[in-house]
Amino acid sequence: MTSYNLLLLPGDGIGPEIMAEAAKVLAALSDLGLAHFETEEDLVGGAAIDARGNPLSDETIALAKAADATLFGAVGGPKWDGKGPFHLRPEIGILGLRKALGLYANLRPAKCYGPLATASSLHAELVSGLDILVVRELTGGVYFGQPKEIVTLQDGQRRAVDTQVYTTSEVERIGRVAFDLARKRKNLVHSADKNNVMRTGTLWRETITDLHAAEFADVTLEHILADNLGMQLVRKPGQFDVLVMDNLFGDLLSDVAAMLTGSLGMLPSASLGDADPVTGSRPSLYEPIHGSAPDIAGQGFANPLAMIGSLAMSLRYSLDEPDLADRVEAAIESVLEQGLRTPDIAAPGQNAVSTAEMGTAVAEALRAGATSEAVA
Ligand SMILES: NC(=O)c1ccc[n+]([C@@H]2O[C@H](COP(=O)([O-])OP(=O)(O)OC[C@H]3O[C@@H](n4cnc5c(N)ncnc54)[C@H](O)[C@@H]3O)[C@@H](O)[C@H]2O)c1
Ligand SMILES: CC(C)[C@H](C(=O)O)[C@@H](O)C(=O)O
Ligand SMILES: [Mg+2]
Repeated sequence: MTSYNLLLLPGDGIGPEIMAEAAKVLAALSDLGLAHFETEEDLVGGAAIDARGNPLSDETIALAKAADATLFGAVGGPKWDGKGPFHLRPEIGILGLRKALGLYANLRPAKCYGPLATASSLHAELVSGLDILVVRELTGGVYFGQPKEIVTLQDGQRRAVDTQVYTTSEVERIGRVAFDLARKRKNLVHSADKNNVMRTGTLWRETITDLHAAEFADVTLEHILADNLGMQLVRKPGQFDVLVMDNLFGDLLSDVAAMLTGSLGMLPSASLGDADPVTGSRPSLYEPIHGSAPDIAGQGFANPLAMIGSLAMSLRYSLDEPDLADRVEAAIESVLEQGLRTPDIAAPGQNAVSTAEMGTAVAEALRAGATSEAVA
């Protein structure tokens, strides 16, 4: 049985609540003898600020680099808002990890599980069977461009600057990820930008066009303005398959895509860097796309399925265990088919289950799946 080292970074708010449910799924996989997981846990974000005065320590980065995969909950919350310097906000916990590990490719699959077609805020027929993939550039753009500052002008006004920067190589490498993935799906990529107003948009579109012509002419490429994409995602999401875009557009539009699946609490993600040419190992981090949900934290009814889905992605993309990833995803589907719903995906008036009940049910569905296989 293969043994894996996982780093768990629960973070803040609902982060520890949903991570506890992912841990139940890991325990079930171990109990079934399908793989063995050694886990180490560390603080990040607000929890690390409280304990160490720093949202992301060098030791945490080193642990993440050494792990076979890192599972991340969520960081941030009102407790730390407006306190301390900007470069020590809880969110630096995740932004710093992405940068330090070189995780430039963020895969955010928006899949509407059959039983949840009626949970979306869109009509069921628009989202039924939906399976789209947002490929978000994650280590460039306005998130990291310099200068990034607020200065006081001579007339006493304050002036804030964020800088959107992209180089051709940054755009090429994320484009390559999107085209490669499209070849394993429907051979269709929509690339979103604002080439009508932004110089980075011009560069983005030209670079994707050139890359497509040079290496991926077999894949259908469509360019779309990012604002129109937002509208089209809620008008007719089924027209899309792989979507590629910059860091900020990817942040905004993946939250939109999440609602097509029923809830922000359903959308997992994988953040990947390039494989080391010698060892073949690839830096990675797996996290739900949602945040620490301070409005429901501590109440025990957050949806853990995006976190558990992120664990499934780690099995597929980092641990080379696609069969185990399939089993975890099948267990998620099975509990939804059984009718279990946390409040965010429950129909009005429907009895909802807690975070812990949902996690336990997924772990049990995994065990039941393995048992029925053994009997067959
Ligand atoms: N990767 C991350 O760590 C991450 C991502 C996004 C936001 N944040 C941080 O989280 C904090 C709160 O941000 P926000 O409120 O804008 O976004 P959020 O994603 O935390 O919450 C938005 C809404 O979705 C709901 N929601 C989110 N996840 C849910 C889940 N699993 N189950 C049920 N409902 C869920 C919340 O209750 C809330 O109503 C901020 O400090 C923000 O910076 C962190
Ligand atoms: C917490 C924040 C830094 C993060 C982002 O903006 O990338 C979050 O919104 C996300 O989608 O992962
Ligand atoms: Mg976001």
